[in-house]
Amino acid sequence: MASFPHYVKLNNGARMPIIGLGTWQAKEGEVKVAVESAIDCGYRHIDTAWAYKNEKEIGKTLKKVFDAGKLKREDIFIVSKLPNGGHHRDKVLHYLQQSLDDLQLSYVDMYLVHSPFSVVPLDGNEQLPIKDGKLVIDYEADFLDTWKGMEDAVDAEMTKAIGISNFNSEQIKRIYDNARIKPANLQVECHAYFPQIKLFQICKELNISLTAYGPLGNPSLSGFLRENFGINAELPNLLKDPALQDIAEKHQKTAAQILLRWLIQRGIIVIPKSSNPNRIKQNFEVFDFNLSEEDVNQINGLDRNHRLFEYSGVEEHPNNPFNIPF
Ligand SMILES: NC(=O)C1=CN([C@@H]2O[C@H](COP(=O)(O)OP(=O)(O)OC[C@H]3O[C@@H](n4cnc5c(N)ncnc54)[C@H](OP(=O)(O)O)[C@@H]3O)[C@@H](O)[C@H]2O)C=CC1
Ligand SMILES: O=C1CO[C@H](CO)[C@@H](O)[C@@H]1O
Repeated sequence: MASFPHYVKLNNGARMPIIGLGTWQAKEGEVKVAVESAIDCGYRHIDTAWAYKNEKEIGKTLKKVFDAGKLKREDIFIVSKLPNGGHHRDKVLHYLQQSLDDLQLSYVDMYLVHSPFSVVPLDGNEQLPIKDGKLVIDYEADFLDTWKGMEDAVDAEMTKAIGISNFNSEQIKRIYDNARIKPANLQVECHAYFPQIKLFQICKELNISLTAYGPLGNPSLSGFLRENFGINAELPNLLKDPALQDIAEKHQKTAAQILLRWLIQRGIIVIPKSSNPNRIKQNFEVFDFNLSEEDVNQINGLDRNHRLFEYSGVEEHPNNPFNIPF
């Protein structure tokens, strides 16, 4: 089998490992184990965010790994994200510095604007603050101003590259057309039920790499939405899709591995989250087999144009990215 690239080349010349460890919902105490296990089995990319409240634990773990001489800083690609309350030029360096302090790093490899939803946090913390049943929107913010702050962060050598997350095609173009430093990466929901064909095509034309979040369709999402937002969404379980089970059986792989392989074969970066060392290892074992054209076509056929992630209150936001198809 021909060797398969383990990275995607970015518009700043850097190589972004095509598989990273997702860390949203990784609980305190579990994050350390997850990061250590991931590094031991070959992951060289960690996805985190100011909002995930786990950067301190990741920082401690990385320091241990570096101090033990297992890896050097330049061997690993770290992604963090600007919180939704940070949508002003002068706030970007402030939040990035907090992430860097917590991560015990002098730079990250990629810093993303977490979403176009500018908000005014109520206690300084929430990503989506709700007051009187409504999202507390920061109407003063303009994401072009935020982007200038992102460019400042590159100039200050606090990040090697900058990108965006949860932006739609029109918002991406608005950034792109006005940017001094073009976005290097877009992170959006992407999996077999929501394959982002058109958005990915636009990204390719603009030389923006794409990272898939929720690449496994996050089987724990229904529970999260119910507990945190009272949203009763009966979400389909992608990992249990019978067509995937059949392909998995044929290759002696799991449905998760098939989903990840299908994405990376398209040239899409994946960041599956797991806190379980066996599943972390399993999710990385996707370089030793190939999906045939027939398999790929079958998985392409699962497209339901179904976004699984819902963001409470954002329908009212002037920058709601989800009110157009892509
Ligand atoms: N930019 C953004 O707005 C967003 C970014 N993200 C990023 O993307 C990452 C991935 O997305 P996420 O929402 O976590 O969803 P994923 O699709 O990665 O699914 C994670 C869930 O799948 C389970 N799981 C992991 N591996 C397997 C496996 N091999 N077999 C069965 N179950 C498995 C995990 O449980 P367990 O831990 O028990 O293994 C967890 O419940 C996030 O962690 C975060 O870093 C996510 C959402 C939004
Ligand atoms: O990265 C993220 C993980 O999912 C969360 C809940 O839907 C989001 O708030 C956040 O954007």
